[in-house]
Amino acid sequence: MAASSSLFNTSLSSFDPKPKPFYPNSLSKHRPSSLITCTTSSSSNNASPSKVRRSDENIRDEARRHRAISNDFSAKYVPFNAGFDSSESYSLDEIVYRSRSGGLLDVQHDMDALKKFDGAYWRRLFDSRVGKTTWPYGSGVWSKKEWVLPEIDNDDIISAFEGNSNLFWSERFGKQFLGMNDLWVKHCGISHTGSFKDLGMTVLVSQVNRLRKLKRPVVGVGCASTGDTSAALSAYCASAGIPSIVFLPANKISMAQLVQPIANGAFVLSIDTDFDGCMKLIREITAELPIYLANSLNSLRLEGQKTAAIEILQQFDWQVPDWVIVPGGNLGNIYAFYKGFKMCQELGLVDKIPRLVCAQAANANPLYLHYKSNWKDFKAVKAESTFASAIQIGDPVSIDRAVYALQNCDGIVEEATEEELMDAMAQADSTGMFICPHTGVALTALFKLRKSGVIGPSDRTVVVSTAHGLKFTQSKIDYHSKDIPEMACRFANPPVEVKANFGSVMDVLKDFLNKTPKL
Ligand SMILES: Cc1ncc(COP(=O)(O)O)c(C=O)c1O
Ligand SMILES: N[C@@H](CCOP(=O)(O)O)C(=O)O
Repeated sequence: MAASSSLFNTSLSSFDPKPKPFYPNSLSKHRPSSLITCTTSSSSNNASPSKVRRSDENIRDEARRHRAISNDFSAKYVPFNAGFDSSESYSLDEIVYRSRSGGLLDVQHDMDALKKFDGAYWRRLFDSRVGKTTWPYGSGVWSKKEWVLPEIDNDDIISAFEGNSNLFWSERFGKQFLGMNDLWVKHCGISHTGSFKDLGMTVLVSQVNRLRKLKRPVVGVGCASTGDTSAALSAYCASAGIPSIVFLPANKISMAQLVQPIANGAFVLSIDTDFDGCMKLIREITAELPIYLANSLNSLRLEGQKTAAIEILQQFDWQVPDWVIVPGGNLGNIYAFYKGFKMCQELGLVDKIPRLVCAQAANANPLYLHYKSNWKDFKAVKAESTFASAIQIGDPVSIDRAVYALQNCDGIVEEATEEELMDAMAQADSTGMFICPHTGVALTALFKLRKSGVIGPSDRTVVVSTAHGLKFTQSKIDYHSKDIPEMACRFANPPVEVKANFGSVMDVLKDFLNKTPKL
């Protein structure tokens, strides 16, 4: 969709040694040994009683000194949404992406072990880890390690201390454009590689790091991508020293996204097809070669992504919002949010879950069509070009996960035309944000649900912003240049060209001030 513009004709991270979790007296005797790493040293784990990092240590070394001697929690792969009679399961140390019947997998935690501790315990533990640099709990993902990958050794974790992203009160946008007083934006795009994909990728690449130490046959890690998964994969692999291979649809991702895996040393294939074509190819290739699949078909990814939901509850001091709106493409994230909220309910941190809205671009809307047909036979579509290029996906791998999530939270699916999503992005930006087009899709869903009265003026609503706007500047340039065929670009704000003399500058400024609302 990129168009050049005459208006924009320029070339184009004293060390606090350990968090101090609160252990209620009644629970302290049940303190799980897996948590020893995050408490003060104890004679039971042979750790040094020293509270400070030694001068010859880095934070990994320090964490190693406090390593747990055993682990009470565990997780395994099971077929997604399997009945209670299913006994099929796989160790997370196996390389498996699909169930025996060809269906999706899910990471299933030992909930009975987690339930030995009440909601208050978990809330306090998670809260105690925020804002620290202790390895690996300084990460918003690994601060929830017991619920993510409980058995991985801290030493195998590859992390950029991702997560802990800003939850921003969108005061002016909510008031001015939506008549809302409790609208929030969860800025998942303010992250290491500029999208929410970092949350899942730290988990996947950490597990790959462990698999390689266990001598499992993993020579490299590969993905198909619309630009964000590839950026996250290449960065985490580069950090771990693991080869990464990315399949990109030629000319369908932004320049900023393309340069990310290139800079991080990934093996980049630009393929003359769309994302769905790339996805098909990477699945075939990973079945043949010792390349580990990093797309969200791999349920490990969703374990990291679900922490964004837990984080939202944490940021609201464990109060549950009414609505959470998420832009959807390959549809792993909508399920990840559901799973995060649901675990918090099941483990007693909160007593309910929010209603979820999945927002799609009208040009790539298979889930929306499925929803509108009352969930009758799903049909993949040919995804057309959209400014929300990262969700230009017609055959989402996680369709079953998305349907399950939405059906179990009284969820809704909405869609956004190109004009609607671009207008919504421009309106949000005009109130001080700088969002990506996918967030524009989510905001369009909000506009529609406010208009229809489904979402009320005082409903606490969270819009998930999935990528940083700086990855998608060309779409903003096109819009503000009014350079998009058949789009009015109603909120365009092009620069004014003016001669370099006092009179000319005064003229344009007087004109501007005359049109500016007086105080
Ligand atoms: C920026 C952005 N937003 C939203 C999505 C949609 O996430 P999902 O594929 O998990 O539905 C993606 C990737 O697909 C993305 O890169
Ligand atoms: N938007 C994604 C598409 C692939 O999604 P994934 O979550 O299955 O990896 C991207 O950036 O590639």
